[in-house]
Amino acid sequence: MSTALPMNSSAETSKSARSLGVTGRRTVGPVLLLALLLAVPWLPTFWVNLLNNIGLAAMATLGLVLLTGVAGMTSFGQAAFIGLGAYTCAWLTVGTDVPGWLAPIAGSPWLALPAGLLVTLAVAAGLGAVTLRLSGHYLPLGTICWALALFYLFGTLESLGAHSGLTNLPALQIGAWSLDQPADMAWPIWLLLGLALVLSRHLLDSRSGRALRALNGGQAMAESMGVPVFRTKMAAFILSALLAGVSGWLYACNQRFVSPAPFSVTAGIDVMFMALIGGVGHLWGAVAGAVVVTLGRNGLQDWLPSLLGQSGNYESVVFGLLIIALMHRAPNGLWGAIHRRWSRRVDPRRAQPAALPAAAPLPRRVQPTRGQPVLEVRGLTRRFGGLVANKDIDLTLHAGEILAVIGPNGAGKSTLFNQLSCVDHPTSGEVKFLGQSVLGWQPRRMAAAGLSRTFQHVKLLPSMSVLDNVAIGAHLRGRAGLLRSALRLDRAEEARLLGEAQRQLERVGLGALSHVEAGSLALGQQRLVEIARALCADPSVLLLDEPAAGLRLQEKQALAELLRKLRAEGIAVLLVEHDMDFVMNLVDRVAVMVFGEKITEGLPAEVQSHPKVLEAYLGVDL
Ligand SMILES: Nc1ncnc2c1ncn2[C@@H]1O[C@H](COP(=O)(O)OP(=O)(O)OP(=O)(O)O)[C@@H](O)[C@H]1O
Repeated sequence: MSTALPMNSSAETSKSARSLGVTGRRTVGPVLLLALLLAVPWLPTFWVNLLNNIGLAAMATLGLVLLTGVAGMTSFGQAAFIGLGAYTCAWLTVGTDVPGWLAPIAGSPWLALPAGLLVTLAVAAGLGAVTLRLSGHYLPLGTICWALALFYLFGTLESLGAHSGLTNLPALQIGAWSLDQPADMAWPIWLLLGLALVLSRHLLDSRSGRALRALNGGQAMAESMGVPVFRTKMAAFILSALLAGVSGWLYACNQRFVSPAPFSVTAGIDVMFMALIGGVGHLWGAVAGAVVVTLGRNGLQDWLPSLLGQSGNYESVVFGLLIIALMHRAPNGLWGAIHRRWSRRVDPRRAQPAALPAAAPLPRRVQPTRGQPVLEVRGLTRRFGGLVANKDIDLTLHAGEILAVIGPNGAGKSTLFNQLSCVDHPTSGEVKFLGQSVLGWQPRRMAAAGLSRTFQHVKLLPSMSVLDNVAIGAHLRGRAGLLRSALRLDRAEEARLLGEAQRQLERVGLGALSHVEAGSLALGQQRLVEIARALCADPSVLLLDEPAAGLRLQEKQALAELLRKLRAEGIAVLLVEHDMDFVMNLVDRVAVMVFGEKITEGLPAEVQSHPKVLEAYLGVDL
């Protein structure tokens, strides 16, 4: 299994990374796991119990890594989902009020697993529907609310044994083998954890994984690339809850006793600590965090009383201080520190990106005929309170032309772009795309219709590879979902998507840098990566917000050449740009905006000598 990182897919997840020696490291995980399991019969029971606790905690923490580190959502309710898995198992196997219709599955801990997952899925879907629309601090606060609610529910429902819980759960059986000892339970715990790590790794190296990671790049970017943001958030939330549910089921089978205390909000905070300490951006961070927190707490409980006396509970205080110190020293967690140390030894820019598997090109969309109006803007007005950012704007963009929108800072150009890509909606007026009104459309629908864009402030995922960043643009050209991706049934499609991403990178002149982290590129190169990402969607219309900003002269010339080629292919390009040389030598027409209004529109030469334009730019009153 790879030690690869979900957030840092660059050097490790791209195939190119193999040249950096990842293949060898991929075998370390399974070999260690097997050695551990084979050693279990010789370990004292105390250590086997610790090992099992680490495995159980790592499983739930893995869910939080996917939710928080990968998808960017914070939850303190993970322990409540562990509780759901555990209590479902306990209630179905020893509950006294299990209804008759559940009789066929009652009493079997094996059948309690799918049942527990169903319950977890249903509860997570319900809670996700009400909390995932919250943003900022409200989301974690929301998770605390329902975590508290579930905790008190576990402790008050008589059928769940209230505060005393449910006891004497049957042991798992495999044929004649009863898994009634901790040493027996180490097998299902660690094998399931290994499986979860492998499936998560597969998932992250896929179209669905890129969609999950795109959530971290902001809602506007993800939606504009065709990622259904809310659905993807829900998927991450449910996936994370299901991993906690499996952990809860294993916990119940291991302890054979379930009570509310281990599923409190405090326990949820502990899971968050494990993720942060291990490295919330790394799958193996879940295991590292579980090891450190479990062993650390245990060690402190043993050593502190002999050092500081029995009178106070200093363990939590010292543990808290150690965590703060660790966060100062290793803000990306232990696994993050290990990864950084390793990647310093290898310069990915010197490594050759490995060849991608040969794959047929993706089908192209039918492009509108040259000269056909693709975007028609009529009377577009956007007010922000008393400020009129766009006022009564008319504009038409045709297939196969490059139109520039220029204007001083604050003229309303980005506001116009946001409305054209449906990231924002006009106060009044109309936008038509290929003759169809886009009123009320979401950016995703606009992307599907054939409009792709870049952003004034680059929106890349800096720790992800350039290739993966670009492949996000091809999201709507693939179909594979979470399950197919996790089971690696998406490889043919994935090869085509990555092939397309590589082609677009070569088109913008960055083919040789596909495997490096996007954040390591210069700003100008990052803008080119955004253009490649937009091209990956096979657009009919390309909106480029300041594409030449930060580019060197040669890069600008290459970009101008690329845009001319796109124009020749019949693509319509609308760009906002401050570099007048770049604009005037490239575009067919120029629209000039000042204080939210379009003051003129015409050929570059006409616009350059227009008195109103001179006045706006030079402050000359003519
Ligand atoms: N969400 C918003 N809420 C309130 N005011 C906004 C919002 N977005 C933009 N504005 C205001 O609208 C005006 C136009 O902003 P916009 O960013 O569209 O200008 P611009 O021409 O793109 O400027 P620049 O070239 O500096 O990027 C500015 O005064 C800006 O402060």
